[in-house]
Amino acid sequence: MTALATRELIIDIPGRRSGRPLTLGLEPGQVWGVLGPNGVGKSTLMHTLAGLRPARAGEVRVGGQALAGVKRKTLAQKLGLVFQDRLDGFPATVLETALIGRHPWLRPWQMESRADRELAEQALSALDVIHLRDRLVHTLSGGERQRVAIATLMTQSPDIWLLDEPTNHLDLHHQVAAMELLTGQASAGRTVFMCLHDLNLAARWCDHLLLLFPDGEACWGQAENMLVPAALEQLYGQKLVTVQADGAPVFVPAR
Ligand SMILES: Nc1ncnc2c1ncn2[C@@H]1O[C@H](COP(=O)(O)OP(=O)(O)OP(=O)(O)O)[C@@H](O)[C@H]1O
Repeated sequence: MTALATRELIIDIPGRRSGRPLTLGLEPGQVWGVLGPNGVGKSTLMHTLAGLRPARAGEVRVGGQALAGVKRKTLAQKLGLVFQDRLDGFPATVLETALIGRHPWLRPWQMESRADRELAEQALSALDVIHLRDRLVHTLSGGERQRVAIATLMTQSPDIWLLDEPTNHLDLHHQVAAMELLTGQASAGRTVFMCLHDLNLAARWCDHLLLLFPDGEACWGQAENMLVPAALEQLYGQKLVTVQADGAPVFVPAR
């Protein structure tokens, strides 16, 4: 069954009169990348899909059910979101933070079990932050915090993974590790939908792309059909040089 679907969705961008209605079907096993310039509405779309912001028009459906009718706890079992910005001001350790991912699965006042802790520890190991488990999150570096946020989503273990710039702050090795982890999750049947600023990570790891243009236009489909240099140049207002390397197109900004 389609994991997440939108029907004639128009996101609510302040000051923008309208936009191309989005009718998308995100299937289990797919890895979607959302590309577009600053301010085009990528985060707004993520928040709308997660039910955190109302749409201006249209509908979002999760597992065939209208998002508006899904209870918050049920929704948090099905869908998780890594935000672009987090305050992380709450004095919690890395392990405590990852364990927040188990909250949708617990009854009120129920303590996390040993199995919950094991899930959190496995996720922290997968994101290479297990050695930081007892550190306060707000003392971590930006990249370490980003990896903890992805580990928290992994601990939550929803079927639908929404990630707003998951490679933010990550060094090259951890960018690749994060993309491998996300595509691995998709191979295991999850649906991954993420905003990316790095065209080359998208070209390498995403099988579907959604391009959001500044005038409200949009196009989407299989990645190979979307990675058209002229369309990408229009998307970013930037001339590109395209080369093939290691089996994927590589886009370099022209000077
Ligand atoms: N609360 C708000 N009040 C007013 N304008 C807002 C608000 N939230 C978002 N916007 C505006 O909506 C537009 C879309 O913002 P959004 O954060 O979705 O863009 P984005 O594509 O994720 O950008 P970036 O690549 O910079 O992260 C921007 O012009 C932004 O200024």
